[in-house]
Parts: sequence; structure tokens; C-alpha cells
Amino acid sequence: MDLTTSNLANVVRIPQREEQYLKATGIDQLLSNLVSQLYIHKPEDAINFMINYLQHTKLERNSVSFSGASSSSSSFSSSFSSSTSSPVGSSSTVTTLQVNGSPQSAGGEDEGNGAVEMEQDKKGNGNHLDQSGEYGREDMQVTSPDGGPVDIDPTLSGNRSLQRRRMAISSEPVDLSGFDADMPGNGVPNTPKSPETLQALEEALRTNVLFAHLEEDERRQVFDAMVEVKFNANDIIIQQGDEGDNFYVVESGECEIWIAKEGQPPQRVSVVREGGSFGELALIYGTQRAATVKAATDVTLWAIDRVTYRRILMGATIKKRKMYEGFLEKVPILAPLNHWERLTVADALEPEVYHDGEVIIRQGERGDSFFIIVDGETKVSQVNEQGEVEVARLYPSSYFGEIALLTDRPRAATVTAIGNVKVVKMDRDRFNRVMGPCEEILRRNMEIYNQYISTKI
Ligand SMILES: Nc1ncnc2c1ncn2[C@@H]1O[C@@H]2COP(=O)(O)O[C@H]2[C@H]1O
Repeated sequence: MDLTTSNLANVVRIPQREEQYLKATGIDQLLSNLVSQLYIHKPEDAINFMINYLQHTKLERNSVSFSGASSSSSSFSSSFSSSTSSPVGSSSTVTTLQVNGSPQSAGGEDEGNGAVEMEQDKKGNGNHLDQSGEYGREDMQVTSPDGGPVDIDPTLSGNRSLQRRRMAISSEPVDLSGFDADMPGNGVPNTPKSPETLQALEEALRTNVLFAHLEEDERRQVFDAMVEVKFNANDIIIQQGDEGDNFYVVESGECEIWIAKEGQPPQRVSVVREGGSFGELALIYGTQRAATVKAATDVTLWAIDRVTYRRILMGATIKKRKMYEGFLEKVPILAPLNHWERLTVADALEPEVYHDGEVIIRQGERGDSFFIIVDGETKVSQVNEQGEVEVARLYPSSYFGEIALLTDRPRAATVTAIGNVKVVKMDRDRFNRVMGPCEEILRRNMEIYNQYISTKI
């Protein structure tokens, strides 16, 4: 669905001079995006939809000024193949829609304080990927959120690095009076869903904790904005180096993440399965896509446009990642995970606090959660012929609860809080989804337990 002027020209015979004009002004890309949006949403009131779309684009453009790059720089289509173009999302700008002090600002993190990536960078510990595919910040300079331009030079890897360019993003607040982001068609997709589709959505999002704590209203807005998209095995869903348009949640199938470093063949770094998600980094940090995402099988995804992602989902993700990132680096069992995979563990965690003497899991019961101790101490005990016997003590960074999940047997032991204990937990689906690369070690360690604890219960 890549309607660039060159193919537009073939169809409607646009004279060369006019074609140049369309290109130079970015109208070609805008039209292409607009037509894409019409194809995707098929709105009943197409004219109103287009008006809203154009108004929204105008607002976005007002908030962004590129140096050295025209606003036509964004492309719907991946450079791999036109059949694998990103199907949703239309922004002709990569950067943030900033809404100062408004509930439409990006999540809870940055209220009244400009965009989140600026806030992150001020602290010097933002997360974005460097050429090694790991997170760093060396080349991203963001100045005051309430001051002058924000200068970002996103480090790229792979072939797109040749096209690296500097973007100056104005941090001027945007006047959004009169812009109701909730209004259907306001640049944000709004696709009515059948009850069956809503059911499928609920199911797909059940294992993704990101959606679990949304207010009813936010949930509705996210559901309204979601668009189902399908790819065939080997299609490119996201191309490293491209600009970010959508965030994706996997409904079915498997996607591979590939990273190309300069002068080296691309490396497969992760696999994302049902319930997992990807494509958040470019939307959060305004950087170009840090990796290529390829359909390993036929896949069905739910796409969420950039504006909705930033407005409703981004804040919680940033908050959680910031909260647990440092801690998870030190949890030995997570060592096999790469940095991004550890962040997805952070996404999947739910905190809980137990008080002295409280039983966290009980021997013989069915187990549905895996725990990591954040703070405090627990006692592990088993009942055998001699009665209850303490078999271990666990401290921060230790984990428990995995045996029942790995073996589908009842809890092998009771774990009790000694004093106040803070834990983070994830349920069975999330455990299966994000702990895959750790499974071998978890199983090996489980065998070691056999030396002092009966796992045969
Ligand atoms: N190791 C990794 N480095 C970078 N991105 C990754 C990695 N593993 C998975 N991804 C995902 O791949 C996505 C590519 O697009 P984004 O950069 O927007 O967001 C990226 C992440 O969601």
C-alpha cells in the first residue's frame, strides 16, 4: 500500500515539476498515509475522517521541526518489500506529541514536564539501544524539556545507519485546545469491534500485564484504537532504522527480532510469542527502530498507533522498567536474558508485600505464580513424616514457585514471610512467555533442589 508519487505519477500522470513539488512539501507521503488510513479503517464518514486526520497531522507537525529532513521522511512501507509495509499508523513525524500539563501527555510519568524521553535523559540513565543492540545513551542529547530544541542523533545499526540524520525536536508545548484526542477519527484509529473481536482482544491481552491495570475508560480507548493485522511467515513487520509508527501485541504466531550491526550479518536476538509485544522503543524514545522484527510463522498482531500508545500505555511501561531494571540486572536466574528481554520481565511483574508469618505459597496447593524476592527474608519448609521441617531460607534476588509451573505439580514446599517481605510475581502465562531463555537453568536448579528438598510431592 505504498502510494508514493512515483507510482501515483504512473496512475494519474503527474508532471515532473508537480511531482517534485509534492515530494518537497511532503504531500506525497501525507497522501499515501491518508489513503492507507482509509483502507485500514474504512470509515463511514470518510470526509470527516480525512479532515480529522489532517488536523491531527497539522498539530503534530507544529510540535516538530526537523533539521535536514523533510516531513515526508516517514514511510509506511518497509524497505524490504512493499507487501510487508507497516499497515497501520500514519504519522509523518517520528517525534512526540507533547501536551504540557494535560492528561493527554504521555502517561503518568511526565505530567507537566515535557516528554518522557527528556525526563529520562535528564537523569542520564535513559534506555535506548546503542550499536551493540544494548542500551546506552552516549549519542542522544536532549536538552531542557521546557527550553530550546532537543537534539537527537539516534544511533543506528545495519544498513540504515548510512541514512542517519540529526533531528531537532522542538520541546515547545503544543496548543491542543480544541483537540479532543478521544474524539473518534482524531488521527487516532477508531475501529468498531464485534463482540467476538472484543473477546479475542481480551484473550490476547490477558497475559500482557500492561493492559491489566487500565481504567475501564482507558481500556475502551485502547481497544477502539487497536487494529488487527496479519503477516505471512518471513514478512518484515518492523525494519531496523525505520521511523516508529505502531506498537504491536502478538495475538498468535511467533516473531523474530533481528539486529544488524554495521559490517556484520544480522543476528537473531529474541523471539516474541503470543501475548508478547514489541515496537515500543521507537515510540518511547523517538528513536528509529532498534531492530528488525520478522514474522517467523504466519502471525496475527494487534497494532496500536503511536499517539494512543504514548497517551495511555507508555507511562506505566516506563515507570515499571525504571523501577525494576536495576534490580533485575542483579537477579542471577535472569542472566541468560538480554537487556530487552529483562525489560519485558519488568513489564510482566506485579509487586506484592507479605507480613511476618504470612504464607506466600503453601505445599500441596496448585501453583500459578512465580516469585522473586525484592526485599526481606522467607522460610521454605516441607511437611514430611517428621512434621514440618525448614529446608531453606531465601533472600533478595532469590526466586521460588517455579517447580509447580515447570512440572505442573502442586507446590513442593511452603514459603513463609519472615518479617516484611516484598516480592514481585508473574503468573503462569507471563512466566512461560518471558522466562523461556531461563528454562534450562531453572530445570537444572530444580534437579539440584532434589538434594535437599523433595520435589515429588
Ligand atoms: N535486543 C533488542 N534490542 C532492541 N529492540 C529489541 C530487542 N529485542 C526486541 N526488541 C524489540 O524490537 C523492536 C523494534 O522496534 P522498536 O525499536 O520500536 O522496539 C524494539 C523492541 O520492541
